[in-house]
Amino acid sequence: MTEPAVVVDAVRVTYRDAVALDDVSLRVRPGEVLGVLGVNGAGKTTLVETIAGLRRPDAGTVRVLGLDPVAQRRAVRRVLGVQLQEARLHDALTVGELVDLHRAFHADPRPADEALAMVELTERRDVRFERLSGGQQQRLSVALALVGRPRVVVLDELTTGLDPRARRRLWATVESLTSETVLLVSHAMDEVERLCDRVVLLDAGRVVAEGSPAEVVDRVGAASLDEAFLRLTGRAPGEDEDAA
Ligand SMILES: Nc1ncnc2c1ncn2[C@@H]1O[C@H](COP(=O)(O)OP(=O)(O)OP(=O)(O)O)[C@@H](O)[C@H]1O
Repeated sequence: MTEPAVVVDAVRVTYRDAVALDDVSLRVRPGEVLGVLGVNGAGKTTLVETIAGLRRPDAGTVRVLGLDPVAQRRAVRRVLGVQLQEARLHDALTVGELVDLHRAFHADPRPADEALAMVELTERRDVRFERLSGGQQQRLSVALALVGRPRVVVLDELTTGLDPRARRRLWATVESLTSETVLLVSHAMDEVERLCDRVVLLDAGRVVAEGSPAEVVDRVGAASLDEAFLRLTGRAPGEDEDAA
């Protein structure tokens, strides 16, 4: 059997007064697009940050292509591309400078033109980061996540806040990543149904459903993924955990 690209085994992550991940286990197969779903506060960002080595789990094991993201951070950086919500980048640098900076971290990066074309920012190359719109900043963070030709890609809320055209363009970009393994955090069920081979649904830090979108829908006898989400979490997508 092929080795999983990502292994999460019995992972627990706590913040001072909150358990963000409680005994979470999952496997992501090479080349698969895995959707990570859940209401606000369910633990999705904590999960992808832990996979990216940005958080050390209190218990359990994480492996990315067999590597420990905390202990082997440098090696993991070479194979993993991460787009996080509200990425902070150097405001005074231009789009082109930021892309070049990130290309320099990698042995065989994509050409800058290609990275910018993937997110339709070619025309904005000489614009400083602080002058970009929110959606353009987000698209740039996707380009920077992909510039090193990573084998595993983490996309946290890929298209939140983007216009319909930009969303479709980024969907096509994700669809073009055929050999890469992708973890996609999303609240948009149309996006998940279109892009994801499988989903995991987190609720209060635990995995409450796992399978292909169609399997998850069937399992709860729902008519759509939206409805399955509601039934499994008792809340609507985007509704806060605290509001339950
Ligand atoms: N730095 C932090 N310090 C303390 N608690 C935190 C911190 N980050 C997250 N949490 C808590 O951990 C839990 C999981 O948060 P996380 O950001 O992983 O959820 P999420 O599913 O990504 O939410 P969203 O959909 O809003 O992005 C929440 O209860 C949150 O309040």
